[in-house]
Amino acid sequence: MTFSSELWDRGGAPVYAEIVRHPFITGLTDGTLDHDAFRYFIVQDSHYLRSYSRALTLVAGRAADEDAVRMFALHAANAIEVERELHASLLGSLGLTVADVDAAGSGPATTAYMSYLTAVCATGTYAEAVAAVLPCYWIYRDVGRELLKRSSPDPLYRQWIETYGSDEFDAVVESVLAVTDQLDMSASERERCHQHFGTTCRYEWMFWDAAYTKLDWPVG
Ligand SMILES: Cc1ncc(C[n+]2csc(CCO)c2C)c(N)n1
Repeated sequence: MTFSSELWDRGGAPVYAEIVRHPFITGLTDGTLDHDAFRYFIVQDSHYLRSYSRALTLVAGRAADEDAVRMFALHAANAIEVERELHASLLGSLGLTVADVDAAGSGPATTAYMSYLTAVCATGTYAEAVAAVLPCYWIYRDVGRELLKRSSPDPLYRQWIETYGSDEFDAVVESVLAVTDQLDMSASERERCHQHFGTTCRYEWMFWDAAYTKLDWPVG
């Protein structure tokens, strides 16, 4: 069994099953998701991508070979491009500007997820960092593909779905899975990889749930 399948079976599959039946996700395709929840999601995702791209540069800097350095560095740059292009277009359609994103600040789930990723990528081993960033790619690819099958009556939601359900994005994810399956690590490191993978999978669920409930800081 490959390492990535082991990760998925233990920490990914149970969370993924909950994600695809979450009302934020089902609402994207049956048209019941209100634009306010999607607005919250895109604003928070703009904060997330700023932090995620930095986390990927930390992974790139410690990668085992040049191909992996190049791949993670490219993805770090692409994460910024995604923010600029997809988000600029979606934010515009939702009547928001970058100033609104800055003014909103990052919410509790976003802050927790970004902090965890940054900590693991800065202080964990290379394998631990790869395990921590992997759910972001993998879950979005699988959710994208699933939603593409279901489609959406809302053109805004379709634009988002088509980005992650695309063949280009599938190739990106496959290259990260190939790197994951070649990781060399000790038994204790392997266990920590499982923990990080399971934790960031749960943060992916929490990110959608926070948008659905419009989670805010309890005080301040
Ligand atoms: C909360 C959240 N999780 C995952 C992604 C998807 N994603 C963001 S950057 C990147 C890799 C480099 O392009 C991927 C797959 C997202 N947008 N927001």
